[in-house]
Amino acid sequence: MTIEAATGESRITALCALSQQVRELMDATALTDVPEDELEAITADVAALTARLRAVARETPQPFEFAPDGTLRHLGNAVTGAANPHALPLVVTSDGESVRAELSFRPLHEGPPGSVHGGISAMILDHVLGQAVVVAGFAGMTASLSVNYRKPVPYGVPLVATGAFTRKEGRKTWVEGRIALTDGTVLVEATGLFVTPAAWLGE
Ligand SMILES: CCCCCCCCCCCC(=O)SCCNC(=O)CCNC(=O)[C@H](O)C(C)(C)COP(=O)(O)OP(=O)(O)OC[C@H]1O[C@@H](n2cnc3c(N)ncnc32)[C@H](O)[C@@H]1OP(=O)(O)O
Repeated sequence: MTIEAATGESRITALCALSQQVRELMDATALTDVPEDELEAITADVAALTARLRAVARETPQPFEFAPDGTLRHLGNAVTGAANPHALPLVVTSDGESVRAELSFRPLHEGPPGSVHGGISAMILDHVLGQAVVVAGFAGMTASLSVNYRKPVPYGVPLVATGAFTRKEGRKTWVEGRIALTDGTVLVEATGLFVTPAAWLGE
């Protein structure tokens, strides 16, 4: 494959479609009950596909870049990246003051039996809070994230994650957020401190 063939929006669309198919493969793997000989055959097939993908590969995921419509995107992001099979992918929207994302976890995300792993919930809130920092007009790395688990988070259920700016002091920005049922019942709450590295400010 040439470098030219590895660029372009139609290729991005194809990469996102592959990523979605891989998510479905992961979901199916987590839930399958097919017999052992079938598992072995599928493992060989998947190994062959993995080798085909590695035939031409980078060392880092899809980068931050401007989409054709001028918006900034990060298709390789572990939470929001449509080209990253690890991502839900989460779609975060903003009204200019706070951020919001509708999401639904999957059995693949199980931690305690029947509910979502607490680290997965924290990862989602880390990202949502980070975007709340951006919407407030700032930027930073998570310095600390405090998570309060109020109720078990179910999978297969529509949920809403929200985040909003609370205060700023120098390079430090505090934000808060939550994951809730659609009726407003809070499942997980978080507060985060994001620090803008001095280097980002040219200091
Ligand atoms: C498509 C677009 C979407 C874009 C949307 C993208 C959203 C992405 C969201 C995901 C965010 C992540 O996961 S980020 C990845 C996880 N986080 C990281 O990897 C961060 C690793 N840590 C670091 O790089 C660093 O420690 C920093 C940047 C956090 C801070 O380093 P620094 O800048 O050198 O900090 P320093 O000068 O010492 O301190 C500055 C001030 O912050 C305070 N401070 C510093 N660290 C801490 C701390 N852990 N806890 C409390 N306070 C702290 C200090 O006391 C000080 O306060 P004072 O004395 O001034 O009062």
